[in-house]
Amino acid sequence: MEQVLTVRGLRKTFTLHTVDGRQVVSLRGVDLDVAAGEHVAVAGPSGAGKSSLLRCTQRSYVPDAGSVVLRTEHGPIDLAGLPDRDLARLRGRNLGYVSQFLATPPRTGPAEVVAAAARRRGLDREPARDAAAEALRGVGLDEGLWDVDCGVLSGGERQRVNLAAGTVRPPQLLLLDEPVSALDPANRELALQLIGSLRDRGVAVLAVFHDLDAIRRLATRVVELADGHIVRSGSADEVLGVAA
Ligand SMILES: Nc1ncnc2c1ncn2[C@@H]1O[C@H](COP(=O)(O)OP(=O)(O)OP(=O)(O)O)[C@@H](O)[C@H]1O
Repeated sequence: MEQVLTVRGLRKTFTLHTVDGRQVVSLRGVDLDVAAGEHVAVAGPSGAGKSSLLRCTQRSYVPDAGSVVLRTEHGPIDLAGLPDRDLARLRGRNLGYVSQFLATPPRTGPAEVVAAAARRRGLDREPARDAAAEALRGVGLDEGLWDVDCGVLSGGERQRVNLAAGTVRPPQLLLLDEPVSALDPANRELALQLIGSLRDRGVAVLAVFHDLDAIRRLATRVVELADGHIVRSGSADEVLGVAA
């Protein structure tokens, strides 16, 4: 299978300036490969470094050492040392990130947010609007809310807008950090189906889910992080145990 992401020797340490410059090591040399269509779940205890791995991959955290190579249509690009201008373009087109939280400009509605994501991924204005409508339907967001300021939406509604923006005209690699944590059962089901359908479209996914059922349903491979290291990698049964 064609590799999409190759992470080597990734390290991240935070310095807590408010606590006498104390150092917190979050990633201690992580190696990871993700292929097209592969859905890799990152498991492990609280504080193991799961979100840090996603954020260093998305480069919202700057790694201290190591490489994060994304294979793009223009060849391999190391995100770890990429200038911000190139990074912004790559984030728009090749790399999606869906967190628990939705950050939008003020007075912007879901249809506009999702259409803007589609435009960054290369669609013209009109097709982007159509793709946004399809994506918002896909996450079950009531049409009456499409032009309402995202700031007034509920947590679950925002999370669905976020997911629609992350998956519209899907990028090569999608990073998901707890993407269904605020959803009720029916909407969670829709969201899991949507994420699962990305496999057939060759989209690589690197995801953190706290819920084991989501991991079992979606992950083609699970990597377990502990204290900033990958300590196991395999199927969900191998890593989480058959009884989990
Ligand atoms: N912005 C930050 N500033 C300081 N320390 C941080 C920061 N982000 C993460 N850390 C520290 O790095 C370590 C790993 O955190 P991280 O959020 O990656 O863990 P996690 O496995 O995602 O945990 P959880 O499952 O609880 O979300 C923790 O000790 C955390 O306190």
